[in-house]
Amino acid sequence: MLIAEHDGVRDRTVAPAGARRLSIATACLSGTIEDKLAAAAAAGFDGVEIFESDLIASAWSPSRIRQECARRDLSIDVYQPFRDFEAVAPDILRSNLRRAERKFDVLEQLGAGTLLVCSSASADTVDDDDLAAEQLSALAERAARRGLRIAYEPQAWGRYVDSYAHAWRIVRRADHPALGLCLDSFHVLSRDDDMAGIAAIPGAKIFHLQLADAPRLRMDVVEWSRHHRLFPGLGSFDLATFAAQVQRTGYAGPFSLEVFNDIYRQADPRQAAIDGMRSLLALQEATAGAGPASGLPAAPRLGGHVFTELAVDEVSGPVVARTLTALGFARTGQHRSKPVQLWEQGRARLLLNFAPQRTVAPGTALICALAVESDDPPRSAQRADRLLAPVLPRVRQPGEADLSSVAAPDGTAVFFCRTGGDGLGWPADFAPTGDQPRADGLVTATDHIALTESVDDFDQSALFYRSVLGLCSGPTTEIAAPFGLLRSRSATDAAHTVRITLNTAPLRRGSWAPGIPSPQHVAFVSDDVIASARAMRQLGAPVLRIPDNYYDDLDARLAPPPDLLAALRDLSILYDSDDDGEYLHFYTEMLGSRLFFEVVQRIGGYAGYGAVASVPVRMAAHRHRRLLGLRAESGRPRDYSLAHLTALSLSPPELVEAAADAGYRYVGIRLTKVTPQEPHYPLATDPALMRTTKVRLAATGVEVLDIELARIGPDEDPRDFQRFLEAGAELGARHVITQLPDPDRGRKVDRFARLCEMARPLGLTVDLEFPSWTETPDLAEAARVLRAAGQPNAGILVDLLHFARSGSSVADLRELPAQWFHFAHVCDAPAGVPPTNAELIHTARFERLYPGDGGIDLDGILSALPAGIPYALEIPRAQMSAQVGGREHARLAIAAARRRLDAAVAAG
Ligand SMILES: O=C(O)c1ccc(O)c(O)c1
Ligand SMILES: [Mg+2]
Repeated sequence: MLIAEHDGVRDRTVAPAGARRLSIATACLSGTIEDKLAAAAAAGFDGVEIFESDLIASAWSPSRIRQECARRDLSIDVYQPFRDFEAVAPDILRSNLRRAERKFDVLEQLGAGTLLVCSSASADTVDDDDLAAEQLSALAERAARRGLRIAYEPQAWGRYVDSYAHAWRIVRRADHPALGLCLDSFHVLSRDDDMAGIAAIPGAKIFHLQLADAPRLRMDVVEWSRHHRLFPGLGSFDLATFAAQVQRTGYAGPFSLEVFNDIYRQADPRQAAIDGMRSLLALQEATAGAGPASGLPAAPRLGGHVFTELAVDEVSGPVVARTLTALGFARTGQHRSKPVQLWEQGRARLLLNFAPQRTVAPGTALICALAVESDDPPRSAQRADRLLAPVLPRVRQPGEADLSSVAAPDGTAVFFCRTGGDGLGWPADFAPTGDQPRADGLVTATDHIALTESVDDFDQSALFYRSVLGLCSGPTTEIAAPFGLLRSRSATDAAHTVRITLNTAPLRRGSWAPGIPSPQHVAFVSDDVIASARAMRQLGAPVLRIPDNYYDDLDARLAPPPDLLAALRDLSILYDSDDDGEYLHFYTEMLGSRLFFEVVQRIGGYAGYGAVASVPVRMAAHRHRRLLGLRAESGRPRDYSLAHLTALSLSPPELVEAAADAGYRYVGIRLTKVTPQEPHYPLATDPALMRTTKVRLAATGVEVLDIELARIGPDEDPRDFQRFLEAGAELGARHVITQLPDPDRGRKVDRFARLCEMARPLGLTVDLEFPSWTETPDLAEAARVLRAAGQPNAGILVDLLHFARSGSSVADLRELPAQWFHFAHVCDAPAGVPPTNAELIHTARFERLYPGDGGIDLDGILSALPAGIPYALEIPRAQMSAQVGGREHARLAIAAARRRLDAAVAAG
C-alpha cells in the first residue's frame, strides 16, 4: 500500500480535556444509516443528529441504532426534525401532541435526549406568540416527564417565526426548563440577521447548535438551504463570528454540522465526514476566544513553493524536459538513489520522477507532489495528522533527507520543507550534474499550482489545502467554458508565498467532454514576461498561440499602448489589470496530454490569476492546438488510423478516446461480428452506442476512416448490408472494407459491383481486401475483380500482412491505378510464410508485430502505394494487449510506426 490508511479514529485519550464535542447530522452524509454512522465514527465525531428519514428507512430498530452508536462511541445528540407543531387550533394541537408522544417513544429507544422542533411553516399556524409559547410549553412539559428536552429551531422560512430573536421571545415567554433553542447558522446568516443579539441569550437556553456555510445565492431560501449548504469555510457566511457569538453565551453543547448538499449526498460518506471534521477543527481555530482547545497545532508560517514533482514516463518525460529547457531551466541534479531529475531556474524547481509511486496513464505527465517551505515542518505534519490527512511513507536511503509529506484527497503528496543553510536538506539527495540554469533568469520562482479535481473531490480538496496548510480561501469564480461550467477557487497564505488553484467541472455529465478532462499547470514568475517570452521563443518553447480576436477585444476594452498590444499579440501573452495592478501571462501547449506551464508577471499588487474571460480563450486555444495535432499538415508527415482489430476489446467510444490520446487522426470501426469469439459492437442497430460514439468523435476531433467488414461469400447478399453502410455514413466514414470469399468469380464480381452501387450515394468507397487464405487471395485476383466490376468507387485495401503472405508483387502493385488505393493496413510480422491456413489466420488475428519488428518489406510495399495515404495500424497482438491493455497497445503501436515509418519518409 502506498498511502497509509488512516485509521481515522480520534485517540480520545489525548483529546484535550473539556474539549468541545463535535457532531454531525446524518443528513450530511450519503448512504444509509450503517454507512453514515461508520463514517461519522471513523472521522472522529463524538455525536450524531439522527435525521428522521434516515431512521424511517433503516432496517435497524431505534434501540439497535442506539447500540450501534454506543458501539462506535457516538452519542445521539438530537432526533429531528419535528415539524409544524406550534400555534394551532385545539384539535390540531391534540393530534400534534399525539404525534409528539410517538416520537418521544423513538427518542427514548434511541437514548436521545433532545427533539428538534422546527418553527412551523404550515398554513395551520397563527401569528400568536402567546399561543406558540403556551403550546410549546405543553410539549416541553410532556417531554420533561420522560426526561427529554425540546430544542425549538427558527427556520428562515417559518410562517411567522423565522428569526432567532423571535424564537427566543417565545422560548423566554414559555419559560419551561425543558424548552430551549436550536440555533442553526444557515437560518441566521441566510437572512443577514444581526448576530449581536445572540450574546444576550443565556448559553444554558441554547440546547443545540447547528453549523452550515453556504454560497451567497439569490434564490428561494428553502431550495438554497436544502441543496447548497456547505461545510464551514467553503461558503460566504461569517461562521467564525457566528460561532464566537454563540460561544460567548456560555453554550456548552456540541458544534454540530447540518449540511444539506447534493454533492455530499452522493459522495463517499467516509470522505465527506473527514471533510466535515476538518471544517469544524478549522472553524474552532478561526473562532475568536475558541474556548476549549481543539488540539490543533497552529499552522507554521509558509515561505513559498519549494518544488513541484511531476510523475513522467519515457514518453512524457522527454517532452517535459525539452519544454523546461526551452523555458530556460537546466537539469542541475540527479537523485542519488531514484530515477528523479532536479530541474532549476532561480527558485523555480521541478522534479521529474520517472518511477513515481502513483498511477499515471502512459504517456502523460502529472503533478504528483508539491513542496512548500515551512517554518516548522514537524509541526506542519502534526497539524496535518490532526486534520486526518494520511501521512505518506517515504522510501529513503540512509543519509537522505526525511521529508514529511501527507496525501491530499486527489493523491497529490504535500511536502513540508525547511531549506536551511546547513546543506542537509532535500537538495543534498541530488548529485549535481554540473549543468547551470541560464544566468539571465527567464523565470525566478513558482507563482502558483493549478489542479483540476472531480466535482466530488473539489470541496474536499479546497478544505484540505486550506486547513492543512493554513491558507485563506479566495472567492469562488464560475466560468462559462467551452465544454461547460468551470468552477475555480484559489487559496494563498497571508504573505502570498504559496498559491494553489483548484478547478472543477461541476456539471460534467455524459460523454460530451473536452479531450483534456483534467488539466493541471504550474505557473512560474517572470520579472519581464515580454523579454522572457521572446527568449523562450528563440529557445523553441511551445508557446500556446492566442487568436487575434482576443487582442482586438483587449484593445477595445483596455486600449493598451499600441506597442504593448503589438508585443502581446506577437508573443501570445494575455493581459489583465485591476485596481491593484496588472498581470501578464502566457501558456505552453499541452505536454503529455494534461499538463502545461504558464509564465506570469505580476505588476503592482495584482493578486488574481488573470481575467476570468481569458480562461475560455486558453481552453479553446488548447483544443484548437490538439485538433491541429491530429492532422498531418502540422509538421507531421502522415495521418494514422487505429484499426479496430488492434484493440477489439475497446468499444467504439473507447477506441475513439484511445486513438485521440495516442495521436491518431482516424479510427476504423468493426461493426460486424467476424468471428464467433470476438466482442460485437452493433452500431448499425444500437442507437445508444451510435450516439455515444458520435459524441466522442465530435469531442476529440478523431474521424472515422473506414468501417468493416462487408464479407460476402456464396451465401451473403449485398442487400443485407444496407443498414451497415448507412451506419458507416452516419459515422462519417469514407471507406468500407470488403472481403470476397467466393470461388465463383462471376458471382463475386456482380455482388462487389452491387455493393459499390449501394455505397456510392452514401459517399463511401468499397475497398477489397485479399487475405491469402480466402478465394480472393492476392493482389492479382483483387485487381481482376475491380476491372471486371468497373465501379468508380471501388478500391483495393493493401494489408501488408496479406500482401506479403500472398506473395503478391510490388512491381505489379506499382502498375495499378493510384486512385484504387485509399489507405493501407500496416503491420509487421515474421518473414517466413506459415505453412498452414490455420497458422496464417492465427498470426493475422493474434500475433502481428509493430512496424520494424518483423521481416515484411515495409518500405518496398508502402513506396509502391500512392504517397500520403493514411496508414491504418492493424496490429492485433493478443499477448501484448492482455499485458498492457488495449489503449496502451494502441499507443505503443503508433509510437513504433512513427519511429519506423515517418523517419523513412523524412529520410527518403
Ligand atoms: O430543510 C429542512 O426541512 C430542515 C430540517 C431540519 C433542520 O434542522 C433544518 O435546518 C432544515
Ligand atoms: Mg437546522
